[in-house]
Amino acid sequence: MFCLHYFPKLKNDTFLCACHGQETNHVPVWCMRQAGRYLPEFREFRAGKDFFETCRSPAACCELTLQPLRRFPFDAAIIFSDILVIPQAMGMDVQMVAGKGPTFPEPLKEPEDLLLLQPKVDVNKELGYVFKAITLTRHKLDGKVPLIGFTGAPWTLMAYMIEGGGSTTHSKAKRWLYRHPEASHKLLKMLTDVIVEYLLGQVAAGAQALQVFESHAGCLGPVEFQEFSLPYLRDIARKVKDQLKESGQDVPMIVFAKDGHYGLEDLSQSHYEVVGLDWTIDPRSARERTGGKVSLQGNMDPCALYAPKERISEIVKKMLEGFGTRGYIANLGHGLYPDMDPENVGAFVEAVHTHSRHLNLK
Ligand SMILES: Cc1c2[nH]c(c1CCC(=O)O)Cc1[nH]c(c(CCC(=O)O)c1C)Cc1[nH]c(c(CCC(=O)O)c1C)Cc1[nH]c(c(C)c1CCC(=O)O)C2
Repeated sequence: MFCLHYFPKLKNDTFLCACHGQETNHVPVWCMRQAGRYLPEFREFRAGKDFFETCRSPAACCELTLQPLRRFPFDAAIIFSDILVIPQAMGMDVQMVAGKGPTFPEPLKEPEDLLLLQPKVDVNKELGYVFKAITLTRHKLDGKVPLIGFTGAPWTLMAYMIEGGGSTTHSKAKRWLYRHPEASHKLLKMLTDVIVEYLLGQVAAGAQALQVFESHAGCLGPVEFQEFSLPYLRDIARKVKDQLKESGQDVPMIVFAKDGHYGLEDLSQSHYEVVGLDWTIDPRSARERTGGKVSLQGNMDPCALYAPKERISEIVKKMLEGFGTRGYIANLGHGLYPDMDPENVGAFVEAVHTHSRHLNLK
């Protein structure tokens, strides 16, 4: 797949340099869920509109992606969309219910239900609206910062498709792993195939980096992670990279396995340039365990944003000292919550830029 678009020249490449472990003047920073309900302008724009309708409008996705960039000097943008557009593309109904979150009226119950899924998904037809949103946003960004595309990882999507929504135990989905391992692998493989095509489509449309969200890694133990998550995460990176290499493209990939610290060593050897971390890992030990093989991204506790600004600044300084300023992308350990104060988000971004510049001068 060749990139047929002529996009504006990139002016701030600190995020891409950090992905590749290259030196930068300051540590780049962005926040998961930076386009979200903590911003009054987001709430106003989204008011009265269906969530997935919004996802299907390239102009709306573009506007929501750009909103946080108008307020804060983030070093990357992430396209506004959702991981659950993939189950939709495979034929499942998914709704966003206010106060409840994503809901599947008819989740998968037994292995026979796999027959109800589209066996072969034409990503251009089913997810072309995401590609259009990416192309439009890349143009509208005007080279200010790079644009990140993303996907849910196979296990995380499988869990949603079986649970039918959020869950604390994920026991319905884990029941499949223990009771129907073959059907589980079949579903994970189907998802992997769609995800690879979907990510390649995002790059062709203009995405300059890709993040894979394994948000439900934490409910797996090391053994189940080895069997049902890691091989598919590896497959995705290898297949996407092999294809991109053929067309001479180099797009860094980030893997974020939330609460998956037991898999850190393996994740650092899974063909991803960057490993994302939640806040339950100490920066120094994350560096040691990944042995300098990858760049790291994360990992301030999102709740630290409830602290006064001076305290946020101290926490950021410690975090930067722990990770070091090279091969590091500052972020939170998970997404921003709707009740967070945009001013404190601004304080977080400023603290990363200021402290990292000072540390680089030492
Ligand atoms: C698990 C997951 C989902 N979606 C996503 C994940 C993986 C990351 C993670 O672990 O949080 C990924 C996602 N969802 C959204 C983005 C956009 C980009 C960004 O990070 O700014 C991204 C990267 C927008 C969104 N996706 C959603 C919102 C909020 C709802 C709204 O705008 O009305 C946003 C901004 C909805 C959503 N979508 C999902 C959930 C659990 C929710 C929250 C539901 C709720 O709290 O009511 C599924």
